[in-house]
Amino acid sequence: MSNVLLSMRGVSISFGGLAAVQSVDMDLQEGIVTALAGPNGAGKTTLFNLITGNLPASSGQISLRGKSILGLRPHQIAGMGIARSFQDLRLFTHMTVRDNVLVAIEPSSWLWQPGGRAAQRERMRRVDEALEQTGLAGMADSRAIDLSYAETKFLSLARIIATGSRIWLLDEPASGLDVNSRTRFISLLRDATRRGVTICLIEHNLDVMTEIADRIAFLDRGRKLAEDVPEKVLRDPELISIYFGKSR
Ligand SMILES: Nc1ncnc2c1ncn2[C@@H]1O[C@H](COP(=O)(O)OP(=O)(O)OP(=O)(O)O)[C@@H](O)[C@H]1O
Repeated sequence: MSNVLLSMRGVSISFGGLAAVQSVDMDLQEGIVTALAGPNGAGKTTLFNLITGNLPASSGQISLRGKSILGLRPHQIAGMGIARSFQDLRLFTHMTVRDNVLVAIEPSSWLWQPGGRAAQRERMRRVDEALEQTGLAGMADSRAIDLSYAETKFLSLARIIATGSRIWLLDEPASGLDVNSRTRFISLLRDATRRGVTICLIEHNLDVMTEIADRIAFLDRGRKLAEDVPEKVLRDPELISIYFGKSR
């Protein structure tokens, strides 16, 4: 039996007359990678913003382990173990790699306890471990601005890993990576899911989607049109024509 960690029912939000997310039902299952697919403007990022509390749903329900998280503030939701990365990465380019990870866990991590050397040591241990896992340990003292493109993507992932969060929302985490980096990146995500981490990611590249995702939820104009294993969703001619804009 699957273990549903995060559940959305009838979730909607409009911006003026635009229904950006309309009555979406979706479950994120423990240890499963769910990809959000769909054309530009489908509502994928908006759905992330609703989960993280950055936008208020106008109707519907979002619950984490059966408890509603609607109306909670972003830092409270982050503190419950939902971490999120952004398409534009939002790194502090003039800070070191280590400090970029450290700041990601200081104010909002559910593992962080204010005060005390033990808490500080624990945070440093998590930072080092995340850098080790992502292959950035040797660059811990470099400034983020000096990293290659691929390294910045791994740094963004290190920030998520270090939070110790059990649910990761990743916005195009592997976009633009060369084949070798992508393989390494995907294997890190797989390691995480084996440890029970639940991942929801936005992805545009159909090949990457097939490689990474266990399930694909396909959105268009705010509605979820399908959710299934990649082989089914990506072989549906209607969805593919919507994806490539042929039926608009
Ligand atoms: N804060 C906002 N105010 C007004 N409209 C918004 C806002 N945020 C998103 N939208 C609109 O809502 C719709 C869904 O946007 P969203 O960014 O969620 O789509 P997306 O699927 O993530 O697209 P992309 O793949 O291009 O990133 C779009 O039409 C967008 O212009």
